[in-house]
Amino acid sequence: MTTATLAPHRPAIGAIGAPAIALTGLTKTFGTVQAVRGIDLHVAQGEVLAFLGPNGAGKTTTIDMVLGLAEPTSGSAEVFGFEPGEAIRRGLVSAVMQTGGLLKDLTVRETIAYTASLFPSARPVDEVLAAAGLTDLAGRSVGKCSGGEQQRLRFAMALVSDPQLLILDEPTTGMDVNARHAFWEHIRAEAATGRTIIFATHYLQEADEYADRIVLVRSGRIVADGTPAQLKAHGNGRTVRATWPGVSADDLRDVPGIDHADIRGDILTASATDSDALARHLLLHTPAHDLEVTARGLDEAFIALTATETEEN
Ligand SMILES: Nc1ncnc2c1ncn2[C@@H]1O[C@H](COP(=O)(O)OP(=O)(O)OP(=O)(O)O)[C@@H](O)[C@H]1O
Repeated sequence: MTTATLAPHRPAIGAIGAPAIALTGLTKTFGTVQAVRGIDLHVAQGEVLAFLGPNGAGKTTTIDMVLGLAEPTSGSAEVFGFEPGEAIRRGLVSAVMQTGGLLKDLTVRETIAYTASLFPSARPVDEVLAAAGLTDLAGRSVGKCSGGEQQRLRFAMALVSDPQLLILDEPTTGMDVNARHAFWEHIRAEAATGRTIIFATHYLQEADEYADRIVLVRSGRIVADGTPAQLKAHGNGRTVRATWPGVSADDLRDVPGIDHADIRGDILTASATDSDALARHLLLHTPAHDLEVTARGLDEAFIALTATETEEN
């Protein structure tokens, strides 16, 4: 899917040619924790972008700065050429966060109607309910909705203002496979109208299936940025797993062919393009034993790109 086919009838907005999001040298420090360490990122209008990374990578902190909920320590965040607070005041951005924001005694319909009353040109309530797959649940009180249904309600609330940019922070956390699939069908329909969509996720599969572009973050930095196919190319090769009593990063310095390595106790997990050379070396020249060699897939690409051995903490 290309940006051009995604944005058939949404005129560009904001400053002429402004990207939906422009992050420049963005950093955020909490005390001694450097949550975001210098992110430069341009997201074009109409793109569907997955922000992917392990726990604590800095996804939520970055999103908070895009939404104006947190001030950068240094660098800048612009949304359609405006500072984030201004973009939100103009109704250009909505977010679906993981928790909060719901009144349990209201019904689903009342929640959407109330949200709509806050905006001068809100989408019709019934249209929004349908867009989030909530028509049949309209009369149910929010407190009786399941976690997945409440998440769909947050999604519906975000659609009320007809935002140009929709940001979803781990939107399907806690949903089962069917609920997740149904939820993505609704998001996909919104993307097809040309909305720019950014979602944070832990699930590479989800990013692969629904994003045009994946930005992979680790320890507050972007470590990969490309189409799902480009990212998956990092999964080429094999993973060699071995038991090596007392192995440390120093022991790996002279081992040939390791692209990335992870050490947990006595278990070494290494990705290698030439796994035969690596396996031969491990068996002949080190105490490693119990070798397993497996082909790498999507998850391994993720692990390889977010491996900790090159961490500069
Ligand atoms: N308010 C805060 N005060 C102190 N440290 C914080 C604060 N918010 C985030 N952090 C730290 O900053 C780092 C990045 O956190 P962040 O929530 O942005 O990561 P994430 O990629 O969204 O993680 P997850 O996938 O687990 O939600 C973590 O080490 C976290 O503990």
